[in-house]
This record gives sequence, C-alpha cells and structure tokens, in this order.
Amino acid sequence: MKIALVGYGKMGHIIDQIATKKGHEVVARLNETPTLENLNNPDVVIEFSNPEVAFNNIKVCLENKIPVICGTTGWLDRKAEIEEIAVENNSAFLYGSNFSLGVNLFFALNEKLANLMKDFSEYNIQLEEIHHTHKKDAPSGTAISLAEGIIKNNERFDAWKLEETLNEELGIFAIRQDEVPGTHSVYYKSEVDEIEIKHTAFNRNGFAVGAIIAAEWIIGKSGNFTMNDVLFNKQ
Ligand SMILES: NC(=O)C1=CN([C@@H]2O[C@H](COP(=O)(O)OP(=O)(O)OC[C@H]3O[C@@H](n4cnc5c(N)ncnc54)[C@H](OP(=O)(O)O)[C@@H]3O)[C@@H](O)[C@H]2O)C=CC1
Ligand SMILES: O=C(O)C1=N[C@H](C(=O)O)C[C@H](O)C1
Repeated sequence: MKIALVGYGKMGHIIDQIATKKGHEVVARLNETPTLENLNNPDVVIEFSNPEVAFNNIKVCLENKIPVICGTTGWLDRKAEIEEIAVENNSAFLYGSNFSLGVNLFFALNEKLANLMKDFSEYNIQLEEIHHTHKKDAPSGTAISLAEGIIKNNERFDAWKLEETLNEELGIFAIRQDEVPGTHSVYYKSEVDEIEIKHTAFNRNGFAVGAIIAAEWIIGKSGNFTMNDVLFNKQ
C-alpha cells in the first residue's frame, strides 16, 4: 500500500522503517499541513504529529477521501467533529490512543478487572503513567483510555482527574522521566493490600507495527473505527 506519513518525528521515522521492510511504499513524509499535492496520492495516511495540529491534518485528509489512522493524543475534545467529517465524506477514520497489541490486550484486562472489582469499594483505584520528557500532553492518551475503561465498568465513577500525587480516587498521576517509551499501571489499594496491573513498552516498535496493521485493515472501508475492530472485531 502507499502510505503518507503526516508527522515525521519519532513515530513517523519508525513507521517508515517497518512499513518499508514489510514492502509498503511511503509516498510522503510531512512535518507540515497536508495538501492534496504534498500527500502524493496515498492509499492511507498515518498521522502522528502533535495535539495542536492533528485536528486540521485529519480534516484535510478525510475531506480528500483519504482514510486516516491517527495516533496523536491530546486533541480528543474535537474527536466527535472528526467522526462527523469522516461520515459526511464517506471516508474512514481510526484513532488509537495506543496501537501496540500488548496495550490493547491490557485495555481488555483492565476492563475485566474493573468489572470484577466494581462491588468492592474498600479498594481505591489509581492510575500512573510514565513517559519521556519530550511528551507534550498529560495525562497520556493511554491512561485516559484506561480510566474510561474503568468508568464504563464501575458506576461509582463518572470522571477521571489529573493529580499531583497517587492518592485520589480515579486520579491519574503523570510522571515525565528520561526517555521512557511508555509505562502504565492501574492500582487497587485497600487498607490491607494492593492489586497492580502494569504494561511496560520496551521501545516504540509495538506502536508502529499496530499502526501499520490498522492502515492495512482500513483500506476500502468507510466509517469510524477503533483498534478493537482491527484486533478483536468488535466496537
Ligand atoms: N497511539 C500511539 O500508539 C502512540 C501515540 N503517540 C503520540 O503520537 C504523537 C507524536 O509522537 P512522536 O512521534 O513521539 O512526536 P514527535 O514530536 O517526535 O513528532 C511529531 C512530528 O510532528 C511534526 N509536525 C509539526 N507540525 C506539524 C504539522 N502541522 N503537520 C504534520 N506534522 C507536524 C513535528 O515536526 P517539527 O519537529 O518540525 O515541529 C514532528 O516531527 C504524540 O501525540 C504522541 O503522544 C506516540 C507514540 C505511540
Ligand atoms: O507520547 C508518547 O510517546 C506516547 N503516547 C501515547 C499516549 O499518550 O498514550 C502512547 C504511548 O504511551 C507513547
């Protein structure tokens, strides 16, 4: 397939290497707003840029009927608008806060654990995410997805909060440290014990492989999708 990379930073470079090894053709590598000209007629756009520019980048691509896989986090207050644009243009859009297979399995485990724990209010739930110091948004998109998975399965909660410490109920504590690719933990703490589930990314390859699998999957489809559709065939 012909891929246009919109956002050619840390993720763009790794996706370029892995996609090329898989036999795909990278037809554009952009660190600027995409246009019909500079996109160079791709089958699909993979968008990993930054929270300020992602909305406009995705909109331009969808309006030109090019399917978009978006990994950029920190712009989700406008996701519903993008989903409408995808439908209006009969195009296809997939956002993933985290494309790695491991984290998508971790999302499923998190929901199952949240459901199991929903009647045990003696356990306080907290989330922690650790990322490299270059990261622009906090909390991470992955931590937000984990919190949403808990809210969906436990009616004690209707919102998460970014917190300065690891104390508050459904608080997310965001740590920025060296070059950490991404570590996420969910803690259930009682007076007498603690249950912890944790995912640690060793590098960015898992994110890149997942984004390419999503790009291969979305070609020829229209509508709005998630990694659940790609990996587990459900919404
Ligand atoms: N969903 C997932 O699995 C993952 C998501 N992410 C997310 O992806 C995003 C990118 O991460 P990462 O690659 O590490 O970040 P980088 O900062 O390394 O790369 C972002 C790139 O976007 C470029 N850029 C700036 N303006 C524009 C524009 N208008 N249009 C297109 N590109 C532009 C930047 O160029 P310049 O430097 O010249 O400004 C830079 O090269 C972040 O939001 C991050 O949280 C990251 C990893 C995994
Ligand atoms: O900025 C990053 O690096 C990452 N961002 C994503 C997020 O915000 O969850 C995914 C991954 O953790 C790496």
